[in-house]
Amino acid sequence: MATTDSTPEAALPQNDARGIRFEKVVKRFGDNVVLRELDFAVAPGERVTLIGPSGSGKTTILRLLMTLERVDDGVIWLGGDSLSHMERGGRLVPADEKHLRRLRSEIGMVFQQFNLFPNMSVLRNVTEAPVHVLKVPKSEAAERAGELLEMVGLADKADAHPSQLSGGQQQRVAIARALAMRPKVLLLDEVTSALDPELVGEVLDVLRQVAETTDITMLCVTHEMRFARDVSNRVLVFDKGQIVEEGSPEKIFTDPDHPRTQEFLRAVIDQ
Ligand SMILES: Nc1ncnc2c1ncn2[C@@H]1O[C@H](COP(=O)(O)OP(=O)(O)OP(=O)(O)O)[C@@H](O)[C@H]1O
Repeated sequence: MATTDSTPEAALPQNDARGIRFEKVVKRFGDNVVLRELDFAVAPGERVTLIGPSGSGKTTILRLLMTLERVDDGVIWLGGDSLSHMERGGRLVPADEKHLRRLRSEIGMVFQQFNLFPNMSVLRNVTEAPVHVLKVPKSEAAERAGELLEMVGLADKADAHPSQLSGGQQQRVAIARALAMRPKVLLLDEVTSALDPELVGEVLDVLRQVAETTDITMLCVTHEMRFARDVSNRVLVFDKGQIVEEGSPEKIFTDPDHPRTQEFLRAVIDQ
């Protein structure tokens, strides 16, 4: 499951990137068992798309990584750190809030609904967390935000407010905002679903650029097959809280083995 030396990822600096590993993860909501002893791993710098029918547990995986939900059983690893336990005095003890906050700070997330601060300028949306959470000096945060806005093609909108931007532009600001925290892992939850079809391409272009120019590990839940094809190097197909098939985007889209994958892809193409 790890990338091999022949993959493009091997050429990227790996020391800063973080892998992800789910080990026999169980998540229930009441009687509803959403994840059933789920095992999977994402190598540092890998870009993986999760696809599968509605309710198969994809968003729950991202929420568990953000520690917005806790596992009922099993362990989630971010690099060598567990989201459930930490070491103290040579013993494993339950993770405390400080441990989780540190791990959470390594993960950026972009949501379907942008979630920008409506009363702040685009520039402040991008600098707010670095200044107040990471305590980066304002001038340094503004300089970095300028570079990121340039990268997402919105340098000229720094003083605009979110309501003055298109959905695609708002989502590009949300990506710049997530990157401003220098995450080692970027989680993307249906980031193009709220966009008019003509605006999807500009967001995908930015994400492709992030994938090509950084070693950030990316985990993406999407119904947008172009993301899977253009940005990710591996696709995991979920059904009822388990992985039914995995492979390269090319393999999954042209020659899927599992009947549930074939069914899901037919349904998406018919939409
Ligand atoms: N906070 C919650 N409380 C109760 N049930 C929940 C909660 N969050 C998710 N679920 C249930 O868990 C299951 C998996 O949901 P999840 O959102 O992870 O699926 P998904 O694959 O991301 O679906 P979609 O593609 O529709 O977003 C669903 O049955 C959902 O109703």
